[in-house]
Amino acid sequence: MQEEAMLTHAEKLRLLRLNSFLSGAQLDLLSSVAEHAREQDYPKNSFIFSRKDQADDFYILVEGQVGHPEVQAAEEQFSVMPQASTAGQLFGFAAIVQGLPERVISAHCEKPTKVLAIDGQWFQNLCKAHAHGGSELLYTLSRAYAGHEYKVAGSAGWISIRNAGKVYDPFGKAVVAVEDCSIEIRPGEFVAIVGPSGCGKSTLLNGIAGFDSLTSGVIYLDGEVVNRPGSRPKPGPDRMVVFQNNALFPWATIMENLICGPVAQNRMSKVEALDKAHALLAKVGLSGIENLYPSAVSGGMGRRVEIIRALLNDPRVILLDEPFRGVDALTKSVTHNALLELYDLSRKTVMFITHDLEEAIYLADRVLVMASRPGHIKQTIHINLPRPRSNKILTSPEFLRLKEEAIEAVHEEALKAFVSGEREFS
Ligand SMILES: Nc1ncnc2c1ncn2[C@@H]1O[C@H](COP(=O)(O)OP(=O)(O)OP(=O)(O)O)[C@@H](O)[C@H]1O
Repeated sequence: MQEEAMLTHAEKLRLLRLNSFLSGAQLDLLSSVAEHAREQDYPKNSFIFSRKDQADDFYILVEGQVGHPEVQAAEEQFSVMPQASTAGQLFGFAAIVQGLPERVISAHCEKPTKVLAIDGQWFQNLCKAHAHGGSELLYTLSRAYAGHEYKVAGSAGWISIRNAGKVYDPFGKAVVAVEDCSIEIRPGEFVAIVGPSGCGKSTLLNGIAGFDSLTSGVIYLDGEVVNRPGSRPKPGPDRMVVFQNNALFPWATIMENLICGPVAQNRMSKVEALDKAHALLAKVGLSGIENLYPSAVSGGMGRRVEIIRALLNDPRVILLDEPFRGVDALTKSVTHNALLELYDLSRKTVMFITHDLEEAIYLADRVLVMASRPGHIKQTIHINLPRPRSNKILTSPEFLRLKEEAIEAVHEEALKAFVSGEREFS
């Protein structure tokens, strides 16, 4: 996809001949963007000027008006921007900061938006080689390469947790479950959260789902506040939750379970819902169970049905709280692949809580390791394993390396949790 939008070598040479713009101020600006990205721990290859020895990609929003809090943040942060700059350019910068811009940009576009991808190292060299007008250079690039624009359609599901905190105080004994925890999950990203028992994983998930209120910080979904202290959190069908316990209605058949939500909410006709449900069941090898009751299907099947039910509601995000806990290893493996298939099909934003590190690495784009209570993100592990994924990668050297990294991070926290637990009980 990005390759399609990249410039060929000949085109780069032509551009080099065409342009002679760029100012030092603009370079500073871009460096600030990179610096911010580094501080925020965005994926390494999603912005330029982060590593001078590596050719990363640089993206520009060519056209399209976007409403995105990150644009506002960029405006505030980069008040040095020359007057000539446009919302589009600012968004381009914000996109670099955010990583995976084709998803980020698509989050808030009301209409299809054009994005240009440029080889970062080449652009950096070009910037170094010329002395004036960075913004003009961006314009020129955009105009010159209209043929290489890549269009993205609207989608959603950006979760932004900023300095979240939760203190439970049931009997006057304050339990600081989560403290100053910040996480950005991009639209369509699959993030797994791991950490020792009691570190606040479910507390965070409940905060996003709107089941429980925060005591500090704020959670946004696509720029809208869904949770902040002092106001009642807002649960909604835009955030579907799949728990570890079977949540299918026992009195309804599998098919009735699947279609009741979208049909009752008038988001689909019954025929349409039946069609979609049949197709998704077939996709994960479950054709034929439509008329059974939940008690007649296995735990693994039930989980797959629940995930399909969540998808049929067309949420912006899917939140899974240890959905496969207690499922045997063989069934788990089948269920993982079903989840991956459904994810590849829908590209919904997923937040997945688990204790199983292999599972986290196999499924996710990023694994966030939480520190022992009070919970916050201790470490981010970027999973650069290609998709679609299959069981083969479980024995690949990269997978084993990632597993080792994750084990080390979690083990240290588990040990801390154990020691502090001992203290609490002594
Ligand atoms: N309703 C509550 N009232 C009081 N304390 C709570 C409540 N819910 C959670 N806690 C405490 O907050 C801390 C974090 O709990 P949470 O369930 O979020 O952790 P977790 O990481 O999901 O744990 P696990 O992996 O064991 O499910 C724990 O110490 C827990 O005992």
